[in-house]
Amino acid sequence: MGGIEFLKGHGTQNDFVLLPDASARLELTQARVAALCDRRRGLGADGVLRVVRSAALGVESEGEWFMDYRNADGSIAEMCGNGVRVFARYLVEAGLEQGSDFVVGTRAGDRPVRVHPDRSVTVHMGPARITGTSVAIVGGRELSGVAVDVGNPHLVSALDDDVATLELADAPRYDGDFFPDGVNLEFVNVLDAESLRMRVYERGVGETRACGTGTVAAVAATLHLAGTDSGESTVDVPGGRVTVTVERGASTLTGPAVFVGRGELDESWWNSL
Ligand SMILES: N[C@@H](CCC[C@H](N)C(=O)O)C(=O)O
Repeated sequence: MGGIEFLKGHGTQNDFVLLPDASARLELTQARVAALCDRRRGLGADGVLRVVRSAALGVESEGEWFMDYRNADGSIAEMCGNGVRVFARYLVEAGLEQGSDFVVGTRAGDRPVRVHPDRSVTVHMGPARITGTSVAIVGGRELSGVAVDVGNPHLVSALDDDVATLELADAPRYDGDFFPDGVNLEFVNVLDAESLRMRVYERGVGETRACGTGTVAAVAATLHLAGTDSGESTVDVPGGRVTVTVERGASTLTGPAVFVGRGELDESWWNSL
């Protein structure tokens, strides 16, 4: 039985299937991604990270390797902050990058990364741009929020009541005119000037235990609400803790990258999809 190599990993429990595919040979359809990410009929994950050479996709990037990210429903997204940490650690451990500092290509642009000796990873996430205000409707409640573009779209609502009590089983609603391509929704408690607590409802996935771009958006939005555009904060999410810095035109995200295992997909299953 020949198979297709995969690895399973996570960043603060935002979990991914990695598919090494240097020469872009895999036909990664929406149906295959959705099946892989399904927690009953597949491996289960919040998203897929295809590891492909930038040149093989004809992408212009300073990075030799491109993170081809897909959401669990098979949709394509521009960027994944937790995924890029796992991706970077994979490149180092697979011997595909020699040093600890290099660049990863993404649909949101190049992202410089540093893989630390303790295997945590810092990612330069680019600018976190405040793009306006909008509302999310959660369980009939209208929550105003700050819209932030971190390469992908976010709406951050800062709440006085504990985000742990929010009912996120049903998809929250949002303004489709403001976010024609959908949006990731973050719900935040500001604990103090340097720490936040967050839950997230991701576009193309549902509630996840962490979202890296979402934590950057959350810090940028809460700084904005406090009347500034620079600062550093820890963000506690259900899956763990990350550290975010934001300044004008730049941001960083630091957090863990964990591997769980590896194996081979059954080729007949793959071909049946
Ligand atoms: N979990 C990711 C974000 C993944 C993409 C997102 N769902 C979207 O559609 O924009 C992260 O860690 O940033």
